[in-house]
Amino acid sequence: MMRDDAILTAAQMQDAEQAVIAGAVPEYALMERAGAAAAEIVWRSGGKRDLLVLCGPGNNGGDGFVMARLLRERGVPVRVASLGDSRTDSSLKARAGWGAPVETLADAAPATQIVDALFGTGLTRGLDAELAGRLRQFTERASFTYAVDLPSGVQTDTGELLSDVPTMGVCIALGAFKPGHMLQPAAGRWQRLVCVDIGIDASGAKMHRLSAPQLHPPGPFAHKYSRGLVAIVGGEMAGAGLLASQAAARAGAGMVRHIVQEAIHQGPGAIIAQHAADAADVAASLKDSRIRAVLVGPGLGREGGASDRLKAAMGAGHPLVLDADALSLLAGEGVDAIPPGAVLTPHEGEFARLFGDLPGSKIDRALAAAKRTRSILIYKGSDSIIAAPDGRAVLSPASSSWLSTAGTGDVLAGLVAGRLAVTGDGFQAACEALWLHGEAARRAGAAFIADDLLAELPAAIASRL
Ligand SMILES: NC(=O)C1=CN([C@@H]2O[C@H](COP(=O)(O)OP(=O)(O)OC[C@H]3O[C@@H](n4cnc5c(N)ncnc54)[C@H](O)[C@@H]3O)[C@@H](O)[C@H]2O)[C@@H](O)CC1
Ligand SMILES: [K+]
Repeated sequence: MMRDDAILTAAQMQDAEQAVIAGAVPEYALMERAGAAAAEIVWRSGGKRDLLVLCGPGNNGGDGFVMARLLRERGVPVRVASLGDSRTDSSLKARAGWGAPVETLADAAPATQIVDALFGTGLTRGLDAELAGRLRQFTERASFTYAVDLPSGVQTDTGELLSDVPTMGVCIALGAFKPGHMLQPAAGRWQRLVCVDIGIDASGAKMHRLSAPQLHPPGPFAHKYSRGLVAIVGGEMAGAGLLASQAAARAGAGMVRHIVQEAIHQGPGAIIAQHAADAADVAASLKDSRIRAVLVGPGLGREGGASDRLKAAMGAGHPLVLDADALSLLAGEGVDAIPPGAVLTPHEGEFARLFGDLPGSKIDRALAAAKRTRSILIYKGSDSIIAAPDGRAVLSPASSSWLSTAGTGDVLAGLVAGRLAVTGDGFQAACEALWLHGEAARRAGAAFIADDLLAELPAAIASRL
C-alpha cells in the first residue's frame, strides 16, 4: 500500500510529530511546512480573492497564522480573526510572524474566502453554539472555504460531529489522513479532500486509505482451473447467487459453479449450475481440490436446510467468503463457528447481530471483530472498512450512494470470491474487490441496478491492468 495513503490517529500523529522533532526539526518548523502547504492550496484555488483566516488557540490556529502571513506576502488581502489568545509556543510564534491586527470572531466581517483553522486534532469537545453558528455564517457567505487538517467540530479518530459542522470546499489533511477523514458522518463534510506532505514519516502506519489495485491479466499458459475455480453455494433465491457468480467470473475466476437448490438453469451459459438438493449434495459438490474459494450467503435463505448447507460449505476446508444470510445464520449460532481465515462481509445490521455492541470507533469495532473471529472483515457502509486480525485496516473513501440498492452486496461478495480464487490472499482480495465495486459504481453513474455493475466490471478491471 502506498505510504501517502497512510491514516494516523491523533495519538499516532503526535508520535510521528515527536519523532520528527527528535530528529532535530523544531515543532515550529513543522508548523511552517503545514502552513506553507495549506497556503499553496488556497493560492491555487482562490488566488488574490479576499481571505479571512479563523484561528483557534492551539497549533491548528498556528497553522492559520502562518498561512495568513504567507498569503499576504503573495498579495492576497488577508484578515485574521481569532478566538482569543494563542496558547502554544509554536502558535505564539506564528502569531508574532503575522504581526498585524487580529480581529475578534464576533466583529469580523465576512470574506470571499474562509480558512477554518480553529481546531484540528486537539479538539476535545464540540464548539459552543455561538462559535459553531459564527463559523457556519462565515462559511455560507464565502465562495471558497478551506478546513485546515479537519473541519472544526470533527472528532479526529471517530469521524463524529461533536457540534454543527458546515460543509467545506476543501479539507487539507496535514501530514497524513486521520480516521475522521474517512469515517461518516464527517467524511461527507467537504467537496474535496487533499493530504499535504509535511515530512512526517507514516511508513509504519497500519491503517491506509483504499487505493487502486495493480491487477494482472491471465498468464500465457493460464487455463480455467489454473485461474481459480469458485463455488457459490446458493439456496432459496437463485438471483442473488447468480449476481455473485457473474461477479466472481468477471473478477478473474477461471470457472464459477453455482450450486443451486432447484434444478433450474438460469443466467448466462458461462456460469455452471450444479444441482445440490441437500447439505450432503453440497458437501459432495465441494469435494474438488481445484476449488480456490467458496462463497456462501447470497440467496442462501435462512429456512429449511439453509443452516445445513452453510455448515457443509464451512466444513469443506476451502478458502471461504461468508455474506448475507450466512452471517445472519451465524449470528444465531455464534461466531465461534466461523472457520479462521474466512472473509466476512457484514453490513451494519449484520455486524451488530454477529458481534453485539462493541465499543469504540467503526475502525475499533472492525478490528476487534476481525481479531475475535481471526477473519478478514469487510464492514460495509458508505465508509467501508477492511480489517485483519493482525491490526491492519483499509478505509474506503465514500463511494456512490447509488450502491444502496438490492443486489450490490451480492456483487461485492462475488468479487471477493473471484479475487480470492485469483490471489489466494483474503485481505488483498477484499481490497481489490472493494475498489472494483466502487469503481464499477462510479462508472455506472446514476440510478443503476446491481446488474449494471457487472457490465461495468470489465472496464474497471481494464483500467488497473
Ligand atoms: N501533529 C503534527 O504533526 C502537527 C500539527 N499541526 C497542527 O496542530 C494541530 C493540533 O494542535 P493542538 O494539539 O494544539 O490542538 P488544536 O489546535 O486542534 O486545539 C487545541 C486547543 O483548543 C482547545 N479546545 C479543544 N476543543 C475546544 C472547543 N470545542 N472549544 C474551545 N476550545 C477547545 C484545547 O483546550 C487546546 O487549547 C493539528 O490539527 C495541526 O493543524 C501542525 O502545526 C504541524 C504538525
Ligand atoms: K480546522
